Amino acid sequence: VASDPGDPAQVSGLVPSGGLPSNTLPFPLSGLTGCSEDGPEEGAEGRSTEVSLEEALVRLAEFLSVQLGAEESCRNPDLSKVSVLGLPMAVITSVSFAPILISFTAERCPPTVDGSPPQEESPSLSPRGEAPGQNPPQLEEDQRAWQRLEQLILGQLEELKQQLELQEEELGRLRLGVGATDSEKRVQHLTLENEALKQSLSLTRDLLLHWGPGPSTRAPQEEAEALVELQSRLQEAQDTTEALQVQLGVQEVQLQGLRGALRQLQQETEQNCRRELQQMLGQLAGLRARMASLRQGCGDLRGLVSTFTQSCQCSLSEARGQVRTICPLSRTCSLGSPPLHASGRGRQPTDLISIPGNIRVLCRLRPGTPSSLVSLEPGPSGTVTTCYRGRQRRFRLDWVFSPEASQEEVFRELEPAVLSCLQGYSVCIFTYGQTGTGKTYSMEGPPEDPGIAPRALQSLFQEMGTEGQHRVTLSMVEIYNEAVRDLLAPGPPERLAVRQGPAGQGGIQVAGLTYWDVPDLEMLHQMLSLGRSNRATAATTKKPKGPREGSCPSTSTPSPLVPRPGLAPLT
Ligand SMILES: Nc1ncnc2c1ncn2[C@@H]1O[C@H](COP(=O)(O)OP(=O)(O)OP(=O)(O)O)[C@@H](O)[C@H]1O
Repeated sequence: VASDPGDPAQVSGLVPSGGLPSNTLPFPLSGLTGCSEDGPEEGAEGRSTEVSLEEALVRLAEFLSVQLGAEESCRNPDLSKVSVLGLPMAVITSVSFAPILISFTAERCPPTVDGSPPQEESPSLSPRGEAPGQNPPQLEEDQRAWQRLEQLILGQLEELKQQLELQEEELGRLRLGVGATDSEKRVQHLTLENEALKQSLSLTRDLLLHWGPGPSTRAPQEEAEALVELQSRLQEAQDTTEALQVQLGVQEVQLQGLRGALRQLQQETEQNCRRELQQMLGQLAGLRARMASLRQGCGDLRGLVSTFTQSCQCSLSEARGQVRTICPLSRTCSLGSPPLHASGRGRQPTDLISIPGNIRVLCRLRPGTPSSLVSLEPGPSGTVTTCYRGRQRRFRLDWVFSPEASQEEVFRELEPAVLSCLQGYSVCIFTYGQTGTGKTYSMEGPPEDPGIAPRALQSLFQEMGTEGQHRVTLSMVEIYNEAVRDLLAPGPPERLAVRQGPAGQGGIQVAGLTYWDVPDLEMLHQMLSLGRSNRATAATTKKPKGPREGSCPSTSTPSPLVPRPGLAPLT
């Protein structure tokens, strides 16, 4: 079969610039290429197909490309750049294609002068394709070529062994364990490499079988020896290949084991993660329930605090009411105040002074007042209801006495305030009401049933005792027709001016008012009687009387206790 050097698409990557010799291949290529019908055939059916060497190589490249899935590389068979499944093809080319190329390039003849290939003198790569007229030197050259081919194949088998050893080392490293994902990728990579090596090995073996020496034209003795040697080498190569295949099988088993270990590791890791996740979810649910319980407890606690606060306020109000019932004058004193005496002594003046707006209003009806006009609810925080011209008005006061209340009962409620002056407080007690309602009766009273003022003086002197730690001064004024008159003045009563005192010295001052030192209670009563006699309403025709012998005005200037206009009794 003649070669087809005119088809550059078929041989451009393989044929040297000078073209290839027209070699023939006497063995059938159908088993190798699977496409023997594509090439030109001659002879009867069933004979071995003779194909040009170039075309055989091209078909071989096509076959390999088809087998390895690289169609484009087959059409342009630059074998050094063929790739299989994205992997480098260096291993395959070094095993299967390199011997063919080297064999051709080594044995091709130089081109003739006219560029045509020297067909009759070109060496043949196939001893079996030798024509009957071939000369011995050409056979020797063929033998040498085959020997080099075998050496190359054996060398590449050694390389294959080295590759397998490298893979074993890689597997060893994988067994030591790296990350599951990296190991798995590496296993896949090695699996693909093993597949490629298998294919390369199979191709090499096929090449060795098909390209092996055919019927020798040498001497039978030499031919037999060469054949034996070649068969021995071939057997050795097959043994090596089988050993490598066994190793590959072992490695595959190991790979399977590693994959199983990886899967088991992944499953265990996944199960552990799921178990931990379940535990965390359980803990989270517990925490949520705990938080809900705490929130509910917090709400309950707030309700309890609110209820307790309201209960405390109710209890406090009730206690204050009870304190008012027991101690009317200290209705707003603190619960921690000392107990009060029945007579009022022992009460703390601060309890009264600390009362905000410490003005207390007490009421006693004159006996005989018609109930149709005024009705009472006596007691602390009692009420007085008036009815005038069909209109009722209700007043709540600090204390309401019934008309039958005695002078003693009234003074008992006022005594703490009176005694508070011994602590340095200013106290003023006055009565207010219509004419004939009992103001004078309540404040002074008859001698057999004295009112507030005599009882207050008596209580004060009794409280002071005889230790001389206190000083009592007396002044007495009358406000009549909007004029302030000094009832105890040594001379005729003069109209006095009422002024606002300096800051820090009390409230209102009565300039020129006479103050008398009163050593005892008896003198005090005599002075009061004198002042009473000087009142305009009572002694308009009388001459003002001076103080009796033994008493003297202390000073015309205010004493340290003055100005305290509220101290002067106003009746
Ligand atoms: N609680 C009382 N118990 C008995 N008698 C009383 C009582 N209150 C007032 N009286 C009598 O009523 C009369 C008038 O009282 P009183 O003079 O004190 O009134 P007054 O308000 O001072 O009058 P005025 O403003 O005119 O001075 C007196 O005779 C007094 O004895």
